[in-house]
Amino acid sequence: MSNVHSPSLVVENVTFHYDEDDKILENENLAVHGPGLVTILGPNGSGKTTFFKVILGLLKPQTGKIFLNGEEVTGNPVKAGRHAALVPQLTAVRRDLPVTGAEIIEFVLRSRRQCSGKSCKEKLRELVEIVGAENYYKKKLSEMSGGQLQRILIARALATGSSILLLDEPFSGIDPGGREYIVDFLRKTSREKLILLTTHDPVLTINSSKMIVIFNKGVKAYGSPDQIFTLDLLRKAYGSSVLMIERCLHVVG
Ligand SMILES: Nc1ncnc2c1ncn2[C@@H]1O[C@H](COP(=O)(O)OP(=O)(O)OP(=O)(O)O)[C@@H](O)[C@H]1O
Repeated sequence: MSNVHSPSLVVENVTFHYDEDDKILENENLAVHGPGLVTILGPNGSGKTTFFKVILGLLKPQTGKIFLNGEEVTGNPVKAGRHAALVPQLTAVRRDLPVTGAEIIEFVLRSRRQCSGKSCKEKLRELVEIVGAENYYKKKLSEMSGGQLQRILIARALATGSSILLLDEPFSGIDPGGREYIVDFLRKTSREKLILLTTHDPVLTINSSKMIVIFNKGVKAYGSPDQIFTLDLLRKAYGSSVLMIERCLHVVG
């Protein structure tokens, strides 16, 4: 059952494929207990988004089980949604819907019973302040920049009250100021929640992460940043064209 004090994710012997000849996950195991930040690194098309969808019950694995906060949620998005919320990649978001940031955040607050009556406006304002969206949260999504929309999507995920957040490439298309803001938000929020994020830019979160996962059609390695940030392990995910300079990852050629 949900336990806000001790969020946890357990992936047990999970196999998933869209096409039987191309396994995205093969007998994967991963366990993360307690709050903190987990950075998932992996090249394009390596299955990171698919992994998130399996964790969120949106895709049912062919074998294995997913537990969120101790409850089995395999292939069940309703159960998984009680524990975890997704901040999707900006490219996966429909921006043509005629809704405002305020409306989508308040809708989630009410439907998840995180507020009632007038307290919803206060709660909405609180979340908007947390993500620094005071100046534009009443605009339509279609009128927002990518960075503004990203913050609204983070507030929407927070509105669920979930103790586990999954952020899919939150830095993609965001300017340096916006990235710095998100890093700071992650650092603070990961004191209470378990946050998993995918990125191609590990340098932004490496110092704040309790775990780094090297991912390429499965979990290739995981551990603390010091254990993981070795050339050999990074080459397992990115191939031999990886260069590492002062803990920055470069893929050449
Ligand atoms: N609905 C689908 N049906 C069939 N194949 C899919 C589907 N979604 C993704 N794939 C394939 O699964 C593989 C992994 O895709 P996925 O989007 O999970 O990778 P990713 O690591 O998140 O990529 P990126 O870093 O580019 O976002 C890719 O080869 C992709 O083409």
